[in-house]
Amino acid sequence: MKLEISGLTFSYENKKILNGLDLSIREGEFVSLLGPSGCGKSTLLKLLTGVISPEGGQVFADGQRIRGITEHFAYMPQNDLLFPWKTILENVCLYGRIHGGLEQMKGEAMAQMGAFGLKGYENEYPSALSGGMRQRAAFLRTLLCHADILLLDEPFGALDVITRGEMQDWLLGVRDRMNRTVLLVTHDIDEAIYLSDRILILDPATGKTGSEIVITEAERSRDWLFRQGELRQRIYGEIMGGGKND
Ligand SMILES: Nc1ncnc2c1ncn2[C@@H]1O[C@H](COP(=O)(O)OP(=O)(O)OP(=O)(O)O)[C@@H](O)[C@H]1O
Repeated sequence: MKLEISGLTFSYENKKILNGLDLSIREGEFVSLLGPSGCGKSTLLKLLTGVISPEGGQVFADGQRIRGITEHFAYMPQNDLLFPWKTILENVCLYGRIHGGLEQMKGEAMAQMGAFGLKGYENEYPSALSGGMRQRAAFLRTLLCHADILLLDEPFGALDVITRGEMQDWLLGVRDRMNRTVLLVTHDIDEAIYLSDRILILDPATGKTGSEIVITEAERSRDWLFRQGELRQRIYGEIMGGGKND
């Protein structure tokens, strides 16, 4: 599903956070949003999920204007938010339990357990799983709610650096199979380079997106990522410089 944002404006009290932000993401595209701390990245995701309302501007999903809370977005935060008293299968199928279709969702979940590295853990409780496994369970739960657009807010931010790298490798492996439009908020430049089709820098000075970096590499690997020093330096400079175009 294609996402278009036009002229989005939002303030907290008297502080303008977004000021006429325009953004367009193609169907199936993976876009990362980078920017200095406090520039409004999470605020943008909250506006899209409908948790808060914009002062101005419009959001379109496949050309259709949307407002408030809709079924188009699935949101995944940094914390896995699994219920400790529910098994992994019950946690993963939470939305089926709430919205109906539980039995069908259980079937889908069981079919995906292997790809998510959770086979054999369906009936375990979250406390028996590693941080990476819990985050993959949270990811599967997000995917099973069948929203077309995934909003990922630092989904691996709470993980140690090794597990985080493993999760990035895993996400890269399932990225194409997921076939979803993704907007990822991250502080991690390498994560953005490794996973994205396009990187956008949110500029706190303007409240809009500034620079845009397109990543065309099809065959990504850790070796390839480690060689991206120049690109890494450029993105860092643009974040620190407020994302201004040259
Ligand atoms: N509920 C709130 N009330 C008032 N100000 C807020 C509220 N939530 C966030 N802010 C402020 O709005 C600005 C943008 O916050 P936001 O969380 O969107 O930034 P961010 O880019 O996601 O930050 P980070 O990278 O540190 O997670 C910050 O200055 C923050 O202090």
